[in-house]
Amino acid sequence: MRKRITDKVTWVGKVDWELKSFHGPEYSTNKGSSYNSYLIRDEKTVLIDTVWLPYDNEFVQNLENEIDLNKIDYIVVNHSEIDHSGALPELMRKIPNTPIYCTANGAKILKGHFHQDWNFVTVKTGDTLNIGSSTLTFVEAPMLHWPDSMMTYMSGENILFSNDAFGQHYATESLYNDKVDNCELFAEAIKYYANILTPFSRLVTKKIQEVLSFNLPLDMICTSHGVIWKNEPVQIVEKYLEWANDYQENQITLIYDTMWNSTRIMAESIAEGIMKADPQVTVKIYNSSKEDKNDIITEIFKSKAILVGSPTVNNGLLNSIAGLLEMIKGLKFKNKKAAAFGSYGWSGEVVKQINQSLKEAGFELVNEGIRSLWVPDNSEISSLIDFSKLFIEQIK
Ligand SMILES: Cc1cc2nc3c(=O)[nH]c(=O)nc-3n(C[C@H](O)[C@H](O)[C@H](O)COP(=O)(O)O)c2cc1C
Repeated sequence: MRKRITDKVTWVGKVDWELKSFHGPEYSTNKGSSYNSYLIRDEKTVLIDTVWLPYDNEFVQNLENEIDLNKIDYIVVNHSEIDHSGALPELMRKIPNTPIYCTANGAKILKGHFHQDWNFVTVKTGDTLNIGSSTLTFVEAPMLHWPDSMMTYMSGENILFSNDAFGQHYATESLYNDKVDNCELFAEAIKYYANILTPFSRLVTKKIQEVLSFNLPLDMICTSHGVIWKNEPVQIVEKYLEWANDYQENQITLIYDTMWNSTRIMAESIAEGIMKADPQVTVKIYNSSKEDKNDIITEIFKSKAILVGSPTVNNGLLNSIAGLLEMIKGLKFKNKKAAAFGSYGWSGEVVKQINQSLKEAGFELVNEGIRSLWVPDNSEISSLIDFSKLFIEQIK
């Protein structure tokens, strides 16, 4: 499949409707994804990125239908992760001497993945490649989200090939942001930011400010996953600046797991108390063993405060809560408040353990948390409601 973007640029990627998880089991892709690759035909012919390994043959065959591969003058690898570089070996088997433009880290990582000594041309921010009436300018974006990441700007067409930045795991035939359901699009875009880019927010802000300072005209952002931002492309840049600035909404999220429902009763009682104490706040409740973990992470990203609950089981946490706390730790959320809760039978050490994990993850604990022995009775339910009122005061 190929799609014309402009007279000079053609999309030659792969829409992956079947993809349901990414990075192994780490990221749920309920709406599939795409691996966007672009062919530029000016006086010189350039391929920007490739696709994921399982589609390497299909990709190269489609490319051969589009162009004599020997006419490709340069390949640009904006990011060496396998979902964008996986088809390189198959392609390089056919055109082994074609120069590959990438960052120095990109060359190292490509060698680390494929163990091939291809014709790498390493580039730095500001380096250019004249391809006829257009020029490609490279902008390194280290740790957004790998050490090798870069973006490529094409003058004349005013396109930023941003790779993973501004992308979404969102399979669509429509290709452009104004041709898809925008609720779905922004839900996938914020999920991508929350789950992949949160740890690098400071770098996101700096990099966007740097790119904006070049004052380049921008007609389109061609991402490596999901839609191309053609209608008001700057809207996603503005969203990124907002998200990178320790984004939060007036939301409190409760996440719990339970064996026999006591911790669920606690979660629901706390939620009820919060709504009574602050009717303006949005309250959401998730059972971490039943809900998509990446969707929960997205809700945490949107929250100003969270409450995490687990019963004590064999002196520890239920595993879905333990797993989620581990994910949260890596994401380094900033400026968020938290507390813990949980039912127990005898030793009840879980609340302390959740507190410790939340602290390590950078959350500000506003109190010691709350426990219920066995199933909460009416008096414990009123204590939980009082706890919620206090929580609302404490997070102000
Ligand atoms: C397999 C198992 C192990 C447990 N281990 C502990 C424990 O180490 N310490 C403790 O205080 N309670 C322990 N309990 C008791 C639970 O914490 C108690 O039943 C609690 O009310 C369960 O909350 P839930 O209904 O939210 O699952 C255990 C319960 C089960 C079923």
